[in-house]
Amino acid sequence: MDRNAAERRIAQLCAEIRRHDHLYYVLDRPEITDAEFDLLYRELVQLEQEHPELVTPDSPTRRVGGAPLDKFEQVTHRIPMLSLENAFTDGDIAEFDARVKRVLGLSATEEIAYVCEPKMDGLAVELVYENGSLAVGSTRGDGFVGENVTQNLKTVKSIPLRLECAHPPALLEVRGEVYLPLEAFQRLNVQREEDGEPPFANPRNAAAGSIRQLDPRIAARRPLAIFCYAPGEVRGAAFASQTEFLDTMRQWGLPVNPLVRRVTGVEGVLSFYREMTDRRDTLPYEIDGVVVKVDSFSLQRELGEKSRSPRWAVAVKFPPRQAVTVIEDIVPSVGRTGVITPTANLRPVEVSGVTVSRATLHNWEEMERKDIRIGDTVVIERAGDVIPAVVRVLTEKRAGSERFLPIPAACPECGSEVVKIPDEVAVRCMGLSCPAQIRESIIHFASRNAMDMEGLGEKYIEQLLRLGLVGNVADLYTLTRDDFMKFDRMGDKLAENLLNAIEASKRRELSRFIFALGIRHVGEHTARLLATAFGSIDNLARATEAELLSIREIGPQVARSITTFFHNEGNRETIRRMVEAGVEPTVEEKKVGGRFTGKTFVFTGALTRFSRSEAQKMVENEGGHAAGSVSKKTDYVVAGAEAGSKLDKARQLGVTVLTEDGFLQMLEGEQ
Ligand SMILES: NC(=O)c1ccc[n+]([C@@H]2O[C@H](COP(=O)([O-])OP(=O)(O)OC[C@H]3O[C@@H](n4cnc5c(N)ncnc54)[C@H](O)[C@@H]3O)[C@@H](O)[C@H]2O)c1
Ligand SMILES: [Zn+2]
Repeated sequence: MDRNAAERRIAQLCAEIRRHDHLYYVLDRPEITDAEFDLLYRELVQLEQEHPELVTPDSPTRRVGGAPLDKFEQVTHRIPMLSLENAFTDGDIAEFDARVKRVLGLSATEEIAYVCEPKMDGLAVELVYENGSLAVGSTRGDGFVGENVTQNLKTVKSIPLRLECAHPPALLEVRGEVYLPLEAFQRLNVQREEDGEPPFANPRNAAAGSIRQLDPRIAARRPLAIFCYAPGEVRGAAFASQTEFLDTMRQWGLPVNPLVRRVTGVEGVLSFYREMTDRRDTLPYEIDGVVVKVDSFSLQRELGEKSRSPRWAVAVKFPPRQAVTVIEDIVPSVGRTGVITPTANLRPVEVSGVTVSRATLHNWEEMERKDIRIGDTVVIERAGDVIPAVVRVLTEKRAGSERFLPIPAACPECGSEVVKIPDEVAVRCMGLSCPAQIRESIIHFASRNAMDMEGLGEKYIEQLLRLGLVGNVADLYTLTRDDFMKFDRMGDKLAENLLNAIEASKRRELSRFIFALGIRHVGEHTARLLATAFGSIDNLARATEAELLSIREIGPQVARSITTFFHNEGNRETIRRMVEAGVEPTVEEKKVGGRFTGKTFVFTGALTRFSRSEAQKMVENEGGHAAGSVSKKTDYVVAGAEAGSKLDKARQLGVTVLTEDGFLQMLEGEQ
């Protein structure tokens, strides 16, 4: 490319990249995927390398992130928070290693010790501890100045307000990544769709959008988590290496990713990278690569920094989980609050090992923005086990027969009027007796996180509706054995089990019952707050908006939704009938804001400090839950001696593993 052409292309790329940086960092609303962004960025880096005289000081390749939002107070970082240089191939990793050795004057045969860490896809923040107490928490911002988000960071349960350390350093600045676990991300988007709000593009945007809210109640409602990975300025303590630093952070009660590993040389890095590539899909959070850091801090200092990134670290990115396929059809489906969501049926395609045949199109606004039509060839992307999304349409593949699916004039299930509510992106069926809404609300009521009627899933609920045996959730409690025996292929034993499951649900915790009712804007977390605050369904039903608003995390929209729900005569009647049928939610006597609220523990191996039932009590007293088996939902595994498969499973899933002492420390810790 000649100089003039290069100059024009560089200017074009700079403008385009700046626009995407703004959408991504400042508005948390990217329009293209990271992979597409990285392509633009790499092209710019390449051109600037070929034409160094054309590099401007304000080029995006010389800068970090985006300007802080001025709705927040600003925080100047004592030491700038830089970005990382990216690597994409094995060759890039070898090149990085060779460069490190060259700068340090080492021979090619000498090996460097590196620390490899999963690259969390979240938001970089800095926590400042003064004499052991959390004083300030901020975002990275443009690297020099970030936003003061202390109030929001304090709602992240795993961030200790005090370090667990007898003699804390005068100053500890620690950097880490705030992230939203995948399951919470998925639930949040489902909720947002039901509430008529635009979904988040990925867990990173969800985490960033939650932390950068003026109202800390919003962050508090989202189960954000953090892994710490780097020091800022430290006074009164010293670390010789990244390994020592991370070990100390763990001891002081700061979460550190248990998958972090110290390795030797390029070979060690490559094998960690391959392992993470394989495990990526089983982790409960999204990672977009691996960060490789020179372990020794003195070597780090020797290597130094460039304007945008340190010379002693590199981010090795994973290939995007994308594939190209065809949208065979787009079907509108009705959710339990009446929201109609367009879903794409895809020609099945494999995306890094998983066959995908459906993608969510979220809502009509999104569909129009991306101009998605039936028959289109599209790029889809999958994150973790979240429902894949359509990234973009390959318009050059259009034949002319593709067609747009308009907003249905009537509900596809009940024919009622469909309304687009102003200020909402959602389209809703307004039918009061819409069978789809009834079906979805019963499925929700019986589901595992709600009343947990084991075995009573979608299939059976559809049959119950088809046979006219239920019309709403209260009817579930009037079902008899004969009713179930009307099903195709139903045996005595199965009918018995289903009846038992329904019976058992009569004694669920109040919070589950409240969540099961499907009140708009009331998710599991809010349901727990309400259960603790009101203690019975009667009290909750009588609560005024003012009383509801006096609960710290409840805002006007949620309060109004609750009073509206209980003012509805039909809803009151349904609850009355359930109570008459013997539904008697139990009241949790969990400590309000207990240390382990919302956390799930699994105890395994031979315990010596306490019995299993004592452990369970301790967890429950602090608002946590003790489970029997390890899953993605497990937050901590407490392992005694000779712990076996559960411990292996925990390691595999990246669940934090504690010793008995570690657990007791956490229990007694001052956080
Ligand atoms: N889609 C878009 O429009 C768009 C726009 C701008 C940027 N981006 C994406 O953002 C990336 C650039 O963002 P960036 O400047 O945050 O750089 P980066 O994400 O490539 O790397 C730096 C960041 O990695 C994070 N990180 C996660 N785990 C870490 C660990 N263990 N140790 C150290 N750091 C860790 C930190 O937040 C750090 O700031 C690009 O790769 C691009 O994909 C996308
Ligand atoms: Zn309908």
